[in-house]
Amino acid sequence: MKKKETSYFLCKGISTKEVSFTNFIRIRCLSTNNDSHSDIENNNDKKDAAIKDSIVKTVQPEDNGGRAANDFGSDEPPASVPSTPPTISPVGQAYNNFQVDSFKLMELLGPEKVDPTDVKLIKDKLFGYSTFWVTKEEPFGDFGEGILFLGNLRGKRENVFAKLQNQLAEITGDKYNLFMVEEPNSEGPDPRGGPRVSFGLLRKEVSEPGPTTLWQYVIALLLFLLTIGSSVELGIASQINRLPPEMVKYFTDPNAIEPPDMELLFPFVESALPLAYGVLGILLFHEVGHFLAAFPKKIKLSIPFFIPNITLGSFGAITQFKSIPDRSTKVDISLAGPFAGAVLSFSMFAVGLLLSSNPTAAGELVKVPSMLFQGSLLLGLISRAILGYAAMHAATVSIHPLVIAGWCGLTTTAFNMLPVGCLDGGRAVQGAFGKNALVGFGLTTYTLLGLGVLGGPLSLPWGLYVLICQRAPEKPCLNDVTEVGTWRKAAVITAIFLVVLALLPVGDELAEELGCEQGGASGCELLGLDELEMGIMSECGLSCECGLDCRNRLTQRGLSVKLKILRDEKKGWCLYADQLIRQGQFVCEYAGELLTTKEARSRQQIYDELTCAGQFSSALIVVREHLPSGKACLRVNIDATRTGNVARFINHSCNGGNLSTMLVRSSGALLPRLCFFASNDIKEGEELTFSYGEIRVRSKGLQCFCGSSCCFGILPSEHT
Ligand SMILES: C[S@@+](CC[C@H](N)C(=O)[O-])C[C@H]1O[C@@H](n2cnc3c(N)ncnc32)[C@H](O)[C@@H]1O
Repeated sequence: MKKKETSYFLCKGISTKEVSFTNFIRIRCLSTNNDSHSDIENNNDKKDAAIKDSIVKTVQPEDNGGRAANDFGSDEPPASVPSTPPTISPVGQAYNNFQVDSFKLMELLGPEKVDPTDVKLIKDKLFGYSTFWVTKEEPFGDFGEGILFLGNLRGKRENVFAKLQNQLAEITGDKYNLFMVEEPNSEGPDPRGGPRVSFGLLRKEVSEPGPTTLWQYVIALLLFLLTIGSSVELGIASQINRLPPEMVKYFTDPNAIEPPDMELLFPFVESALPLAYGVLGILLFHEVGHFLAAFPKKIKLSIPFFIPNITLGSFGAITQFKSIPDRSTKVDISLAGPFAGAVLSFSMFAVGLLLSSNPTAAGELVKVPSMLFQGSLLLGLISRAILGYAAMHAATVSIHPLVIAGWCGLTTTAFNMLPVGCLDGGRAVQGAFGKNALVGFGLTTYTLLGLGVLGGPLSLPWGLYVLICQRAPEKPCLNDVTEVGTWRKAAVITAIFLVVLALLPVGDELAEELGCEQGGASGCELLGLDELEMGIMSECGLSCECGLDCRNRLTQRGLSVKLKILRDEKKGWCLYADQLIRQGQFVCEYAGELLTTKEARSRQQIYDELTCAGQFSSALIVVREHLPSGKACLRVNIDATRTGNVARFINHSCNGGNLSTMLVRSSGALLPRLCFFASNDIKEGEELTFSYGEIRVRSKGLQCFCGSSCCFGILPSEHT
């Protein structure tokens, strides 16, 4: 007797399905007419010889549907035979173009298949003239391990299905699941209305994920521990402004290869925990939502397998449903998880935003780049409404950690509600609109993720996650035919609409309206200053009667200190003091062309390209002055690249340098001017420097050679 080999096929990434290797070869015989003969002749096994006979018989063209029905020994009157050629089951593809009678099929299939004696029993006792008249059988299930009974319905489909389910339990006990599915390749709708239906039979252990094994518990636990780790990592990363420079440099500079001492991160773990708890709480709440919807209907769910993700803490969890009775239940359970996760996330997000402007919570706030708010149209608009224009218009925004936890939770929820594959959104769409609709929704989702239209930089990892772990659609419901009501359809569409709004990044123009105008053009050279980093002073001006000798016109008389320009190999031209400059002394104005924001953006693009090509340094600076109302802001773009004064040669220093910036308003002048003052005594021969701004987390920043002990290694840059 030939030894039976066994191979394993990965099913949905987590559960494995055992398939007999010899059976697999036989299936190949069936589907390949020419090869089948030689394959069989090589087999000495007696059983295989019998199978060979059966195969030769079953592929006879005259062995049509009507004949096959009678061959099973039914005593019932002759069935009406559909005129359609043999069809393929919705899930079993290996039997294309062949009609195989179920007894022969049983011989070919392994132990998890439908028992041939049960098939006879079912045909004799279950189906009949008053319920469903069977005319034909086909393979059913992922590997054709079940039977699909095609025929004519003799009553209201829901009533017939309920009757058949009860009778099946009486005849065969708890062995099988009966499915009511749309008839594959049906010629037209049922004359009574709705689609024509067929009934599929699968063994319970095939149609439902089996009991959780010890290994699955171990894997689930390991994944959960990793997810805790990735959530803590997210909490640490959110404190980027406080992290040691070498750490930031390592994570932001692609040229930094030498890993820093990871022990440096330990002091930040404790402060990372609130955010990690928030992210984990949302994940668990999501699963509780699924469970609460499933429990009253006695539907079992598999244990959740959390998938860690370094950007958001987690991708969510892979959870399998067991025997969903109908499409309404599928929609309810699918929506319940994201709904629960979204409610908790949104509460955290909203409370966090309110706390962000509450002085009592000032000590808990963390600074994040305002460009982060460009990641989501919906969440960006809400943040703008609560925080106000002024707060969002700064380079960094101080927010409560709850905002980050809520944001990550809402983003993860939105991704899980994408209408594709076995994600919650995919299951909800499949339940509400059927599996054909899911194909359309799925293709659109893949396209939008592929183009980065949804989710921006997160779209690639999510697209890969779906393709690898959640690609296959959910199994059919037991009653996969009865449609869901209008409100469930409306709920699914509303959810998907909100998902799109949440995952749509904000365009540049709108970002400016919102306040978070840091995104958009790459702008790797632009220097950005706002009022948080500079003082404001007023001087006499055009509308005053005094002259230039007025003591309140300090910055209007030109240079009063001796300066020199020298070339440095790494930094290019540098400005030096050629005399001692006392602390507080006016040094120079930053003069240049005043540009509109549009012009500044288009020039910046050109400057970026030239900089990337090398040997070019631009000197475009943006100054923002917030109006007292906080509702608007004056933006001044000064470009000293082509036309300017000595100030355009002042280089950056990560330690703040020896110059401070002042926004000087002269009475009668429309726009303020940017002026430099000595922030400490500056010796003759010392280079004049100031801080170009905070380091943004960007991988493509230019290398900094300021030489200060706290150098980040990257030049700060501002997006236009
Ligand atoms: C306003 S310009 C300063 C003058 C410039 N060094 C030049 O040769 O024209 C800004 C540019 O100077 C260079 N730069 C300024 N500070 C630097 C630093 N700390 N390290 C390296 N390059 C620096 C960068 O190329 C930057 O884009």
